[in-house]
Amino acid sequence: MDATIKSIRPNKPADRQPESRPAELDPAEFLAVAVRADQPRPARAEAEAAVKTLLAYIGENTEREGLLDTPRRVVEAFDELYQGYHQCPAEVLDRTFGETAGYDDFVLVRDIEFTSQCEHHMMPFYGKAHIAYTPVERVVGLSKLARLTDIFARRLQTQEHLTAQIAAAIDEILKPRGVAVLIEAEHTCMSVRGVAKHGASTFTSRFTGMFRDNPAEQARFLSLVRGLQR
Ligand SMILES: Nc1nc2c(ncn2[C@@H]2O[C@H](COP(=O)(O)OP(=O)(O)OP(=O)(O)O)[C@@H](O)[C@H]2O)c(=O)[nH]1
Ligand SMILES: [Zn+2]
Repeated sequence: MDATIKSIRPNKPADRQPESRPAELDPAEFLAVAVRADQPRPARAEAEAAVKTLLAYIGENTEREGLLDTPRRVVEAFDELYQGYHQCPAEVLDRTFGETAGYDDFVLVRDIEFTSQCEHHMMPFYGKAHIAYTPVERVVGLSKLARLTDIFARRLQTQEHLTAQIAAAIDEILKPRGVAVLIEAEHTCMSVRGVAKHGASTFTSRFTGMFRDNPAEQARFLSLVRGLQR
């Protein structure tokens, strides 16, 4: 091999770290409600007082008329944005249908819009999830894949974790021949603060079963997601 080319390679194969595998997910995380049972939940009034503290921290007059109801509104907004902690992924995928006339290809639901909150900054990241699975005998209602996405999205997340949890839940509960999840998102912690790069997209994917083992199936999934859109 040409010495110049060799020298600009970042790592010779032998120097690379072993291929990193995602840490095993705890089934308690992707199958159940996620409210911490071992941690007392502060009262609503305490949460509102904390919002008032933040308002004072940014330099606001917390007693001015426009802000009087803000702590209540913020806590209500939190209830909405983080409702996924109280929802159970296993229940959503519980109901399946057996009359599929021998359907044996994958089912793909594309362009599932979601908004989640990044666990580092508690700022929104939003985008689309594309989910495919290959059923064994029984199929799940299509809307349930979107509901599952929302349950995990309405918790504090990283995009990687969100992707892995959706795939793991479908895998564990439906036991399909394979699952493919691709998520594309924009992170406001990266667009409106910090490095301030508007329009940068992040893509994450997770493949299990036949999608992981068969590159042709993976490619077909990706071409359906990419090829037919936009
Ligand atoms: N891998 C990953 N990183 C994320 C996600 N959401 C936000 N981040 C990143 O988390 C990192 C946190 O980095 P820190 O250096 O601890 O925090 P920071 O000083 O606020 O970083 P900057 O955003 O670079 O200003 C940032 O690089 C974010 O872009 C995500 O879903 N996945
Ligand atoms: Zn962030």
